[in-house]
This record gives sequence, structure tokens and C-alpha cells, in this order.
Amino acid sequence: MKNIVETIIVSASQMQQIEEQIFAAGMPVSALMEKAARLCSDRIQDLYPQSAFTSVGILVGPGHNGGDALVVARELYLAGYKVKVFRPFFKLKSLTTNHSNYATSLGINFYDEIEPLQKCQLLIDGLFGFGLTRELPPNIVEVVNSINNWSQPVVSIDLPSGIHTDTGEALGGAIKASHTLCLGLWKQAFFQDVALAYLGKSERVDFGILPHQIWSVLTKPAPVKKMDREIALKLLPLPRPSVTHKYSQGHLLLICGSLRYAGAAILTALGARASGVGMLSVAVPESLKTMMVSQIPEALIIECPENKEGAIASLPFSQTNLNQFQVIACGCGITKDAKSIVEKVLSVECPLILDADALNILSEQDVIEVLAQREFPTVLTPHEGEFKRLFPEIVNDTLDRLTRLQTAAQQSNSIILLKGARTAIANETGLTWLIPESTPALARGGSGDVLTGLMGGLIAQTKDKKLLDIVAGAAFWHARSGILAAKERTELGVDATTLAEYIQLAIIST
Ligand SMILES: NC(=O)C1=CN([C@@H]2O[C@H](COP(=O)(O)OP(=O)(O)OC[C@H]3O[C@@H](n4cnc5c(N)ncnc54)[C@H](O)[C@@H]3O)[C@@H](O)[C@H]2O)[C@H](O)CC1
Ligand SMILES: [K+]
Repeated sequence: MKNIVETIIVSASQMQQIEEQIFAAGMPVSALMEKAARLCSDRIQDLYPQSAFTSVGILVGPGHNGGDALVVARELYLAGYKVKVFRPFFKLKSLTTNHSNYATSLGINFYDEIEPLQKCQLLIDGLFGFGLTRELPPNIVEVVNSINNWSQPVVSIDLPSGIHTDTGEALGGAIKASHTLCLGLWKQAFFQDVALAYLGKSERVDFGILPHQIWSVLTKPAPVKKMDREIALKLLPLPRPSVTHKYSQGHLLLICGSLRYAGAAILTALGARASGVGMLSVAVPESLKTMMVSQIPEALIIECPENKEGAIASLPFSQTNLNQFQVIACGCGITKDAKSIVEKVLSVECPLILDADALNILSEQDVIEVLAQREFPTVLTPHEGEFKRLFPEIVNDTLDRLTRLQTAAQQSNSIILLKGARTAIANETGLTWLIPESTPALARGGSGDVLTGLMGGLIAQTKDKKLLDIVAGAAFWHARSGILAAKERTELGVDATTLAEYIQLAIIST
């Protein structure tokens, strides 16, 4: 059975409320701390055995994150590690004080300066967890900066201290962990671009939260979820029915390319090809037709009149013809000279994906009003720059990336896939998928075109599943293809054509 707990992502306040439920049901706070911290201590001993890491420095904060760290200090000490504790705060929560007193009674040495820990072979960071809401005090920022210049591994408990649980931002500074042990449920920070440099390798320590404890706080389905391989596999149109024909397997129309960006049309079509879509039609400026036929022989290439700039000038389809596609994806390489095309496709009566220049053209209009008028779903796939152009009023300093995305999706009544090192996808109701992994190998011209084609092809083939989920599934496979290709060819070897070839390999590889 799928472990639903692994896929749920929470904010600090949701985690606190779930924890409150657990305490209210009778679990003593100290028992939960003991359990969570013992699991951390076991994992730390697996990762950093005492035979190789004899001396450990433990950083202890004022709250329960510090309490966890003290339980770890005690266990490591009892297991034979040499332990030094850095405890820069005078006032501690009472449970943390108890653990501190007990650790002292065992003979563990405490310091209020960091220097004595510099020679330790391993550091455990328990300064702050999800209780951090404001900037680190200046003396702690100084300590954090020193530690970040040292070379020993650092294991952070729950979160790297200094990282905001929801936004992933460093509040004045943050520990750069080698490993982060996230307690209980995944927190939003783990999927934010801004936190990536601090998290190191992250893993979740499951201390036995059950789904009903989560549902007493979160609405169902969970508002923010993590996409994974198992879910993404189920979203693929596999297995195909044994009796079918090409039009039953979906008909996708791509509107892409220009004389200037001819390759974008090929790459989008290669992404669509990898989706297995039954019928692929590609509308391109007429001078690209021969090239497209030779590159994508299986596609129906539709030559469109082109303007003097070499962009598509008009679409040779009636509105009724356009409405017959399962989905239309418009924008890759069309240039901003294809304005009238975008205006026309906005009124299609089928799902519409807008990418690249279609987004730039759209951003010159009243985006929210234009999209609100659409009666069929719209999917926007901006990167950060395109997002800012589309929603300048939503992009301000007070909202974090995730909230901005959710607000934009809700106001524009569309599904928005916000590209980044950690891609996030939200729909108009606020439901959000986060893609947990990617590779910088994908930061390369053309990889977005492959994603648009793949997504279009997958949407075209699926009738029964939710559009938001398919979009997130496409983003997942796109990232996985990049990861696999980078593994086999280095991060320099993942050009967009290669990326498209790896999509199927990513699906079959475990
Ligand atoms: N996930 C769970 O269910 C469990 C979590 N545990 C651990 O508890 C922490 C959260 O503990 P909490 O005491 O609420 O918060 P912190 O330890 O993160 O620190 C809050 C502490 O620090 C003070 N404070 C906040 N910001 C600052 C600041 N900038 N400067 C100085 N002081 C600050 C605040 O007033 C509090 O006193 C969680 O992360 C887990 O590690 C349980 O142990 C097990 C179950
Ligand atoms: K921490």
C-alpha cells in the first residue's frame, strides 16, 4: 500500500497542529522527542560510525530542536563517541533544560563558544527547527558562518538551522548541512529552490504518524503533495487497451517554431513523440515544413502562412477544427511576432498549454481577465522570469514562491507549472504538487520545449485522470529523464534531443 504519509508536505503551522493532536491524544511530549531523536541518533550512527567519527560536536538551541540534539548527544556519548555540546542560549525550554542537566550529569562537556568544536569530526545541528520564525541573532549568524567554512560533515535535525520551514529562506544565515533528517512529515522548505544549497542530502525520519492524525488537521486531498515514481507511473497511459486505434490514443496539436527558432519545433515534437501520443499534428511556418517532415516523419505537419519575420501569421484551421484536438500546446519558438495566433487559440474549446513566447504575448494583455474567460482548462508553464511578466502584481517581496504560485493559479483560474530547480505545480483550488528532484543539467536551451511536448502528449491520451496530476507527472518524468541522462553522460551531456530520448529509459528504469 502506498505510504500516504511520505507524499504529504506541510507548513510549520500544520506540523505544529498535527503534533498538538498527537499530544492531546495522550502521547507525552517527552516521549515523542525521545522517539524522534533516538531514530535520528540511530541513523547518524549508521551514516557516521564511531569507528570513523570518534568526536562529535552538538549544537543545541533553546527549543525542542535543541532537546532533540541533546538526546542525540546523550545516545552518541553512551555509544562511545567523544561528545562536546555548544549551547549558546541561557534560557531553554523546560524539557530541553532537563536533557541539558542530565547530559551534564553524565559528564558531557558544554561550551558557550563554538571554537572548542572546530576539531570535531562530525557536527549535529539542533539550534532551530520549525519553531524559527525570525532572523537568527547576530552572534548565531557569526557561528553559522564559521561552521559553514569548516570541512567536517554536518547533520541537521529537522531543518538546517536558520532555514524558514515554509519559504525555505535563510533567516539571516543558515547551516549548510551535509545531511538533513526531516522529522515526521516533509516540510515545504525541502522543495524550495532557495533552500537547496543548505539541505544536503535529505531524508524523512518516520516516527509513526498515522493518516488519521494528518486528516484531523489537513483537508483531503492534502493541499501540497510530493510527486514520486509510484504516483507518476500510475499517471501514464499504460497499459494501452489491446484494441485501440490512433485517434483513441489522443490527438495533440503543437503550434510552434519560426524561422528564427526552427529547432524549438523539432524539440517540442520530440517530447510529444516520447509521450506515445496516438496522433501528433504540428503547425509550423510553411518554410519549416520540409525540415519537420524529415525530422518527425510520423507527425502530420501543418504548414501555416508566415509573416515577414518568419513567424506563423495565421492558423489554417476553423475554430471548429481547433476544438477537435484533445489538447493544444502553443508557444515554443513562435516568437513575439505570432501575436494573432495566441489570441486565436485562447478561445479554443479544449485544454490549452501556453509556453514560452505564448506566455510573453499573453503577458502584454490583462492576463487574469483573459484567462478567467476561458471555459476550458489552461496550463501555463513559466519559468521565474515569465512568471514575473505574467503576474507582476502578485510578485512582491512579501509572498514566498509557493504562495505566489498558488495565488496566481487561483486568480487566473489555470494550472501553473512554475519551473525551477524544484518545479511546483498548482491549480485554481490551491492543490499543489512539488517535484522533489531535478538536475542542473536541465538548465539548457530546449529542455522546456521537450517538457511542453511531453505534457501535451500525456494530456491528449488521458481522459479519466485529473489534469493537474498529469501536468505534475510530466514534470516528474522530465526531471527523471534529465537525472538519468546526466548520470550516464554527465551534466554536460544532456542536450534537449538526448533528453527526449531518455524519457522512455527513465520510465523503465527503477
Ligand atoms: N515534528 C515533531 O512533531 C517533533 C518535533 N520536535 C522537535 O521540535 C522542534 C520544534 O521545537 P520548538 O521548540 O517549537 O522550536 P525550535 O526548537 O525550532 O526553536 C524555537 C525556540 O527558539 C526561539 N526562537 C525562535 N526564533 C528565534 C530566534 N531568531 N532567535 C532566538 N530564539 C528564537 C523560540 O522562542 C523557541 O523557544 C522541531 O523542529 C523538532 O526538532 C520534537 O522533539 C519531536 C516531535
Ligand atoms: K536544526
